[in-house]
Amino acid sequence: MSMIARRPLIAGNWKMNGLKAEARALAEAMAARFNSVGSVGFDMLLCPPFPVIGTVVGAVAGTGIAVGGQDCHAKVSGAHTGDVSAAMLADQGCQFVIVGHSERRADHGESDAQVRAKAEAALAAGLVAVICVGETEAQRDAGQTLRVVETQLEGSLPAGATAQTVVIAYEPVWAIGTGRTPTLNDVAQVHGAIRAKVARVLSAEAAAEMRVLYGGSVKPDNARALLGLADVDGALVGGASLKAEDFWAIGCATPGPDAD
Ligand SMILES: O=C[C@H](O)COP(=O)(O)O
Repeated sequence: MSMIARRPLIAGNWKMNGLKAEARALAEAMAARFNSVGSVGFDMLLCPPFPVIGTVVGAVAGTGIAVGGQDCHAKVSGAHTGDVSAAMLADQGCQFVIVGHSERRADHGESDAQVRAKAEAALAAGLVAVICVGETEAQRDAGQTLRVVETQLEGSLPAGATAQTVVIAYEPVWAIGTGRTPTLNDVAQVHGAIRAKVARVLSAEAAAEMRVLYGGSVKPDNARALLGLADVDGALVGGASLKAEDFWAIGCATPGPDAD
């Protein structure tokens, strides 16, 4: 057994999917699975679209399943039409928020500095920030993966972040929703580099304890191999998190408490 036990986190990013009835049904299906077993060896997080957060919080109440937002604004309140603050998410019962997802970086031009400001807002509101990093296919082909990911981390991690307040998600952009994944060696190399970078930017202690998730085409049939890697502490799941059976199977693929 490893010296530092990082409890796996299986996070579902529903993206822009889920009307109220679907959201309730999916959340209730996950809650029923949690209630049907005595305990599980992983933490589960559901990140639904803003309008159904209340529905999902209600459906999973008392199960231990956590709920998170998919983004937040850097400010607490004010004239920011269409935006949602971290404090509002916390007020709705969220414990987490994803920041810097590549779809936000691409669709909304979010910079590392903005991602850091959002992460700082999350921490100030008492939320855990799930900070996403990852290279595009062109960057990967150019051999820039580690440099890109390290630069994003350096620019996005809030000063004073700890393993209790921040989770990192490594999501190669080209693996998202494509059915393609990096080799296990590549995932292991990037996760190792992320942990080393966190040690340099924050501290060795934070790096040893911080959860680093892998995201990008995680499915029940590849989850066991990915989640079995030493520096992979869970998954950020998109498409497969919309199917209760698949998402549960991914959770059940996490290594047991005695695994290395
Ligand atoms: O946040 C989740 C990721 O973007 C992964 O999405 P995916 O599992 O559909 O590839």
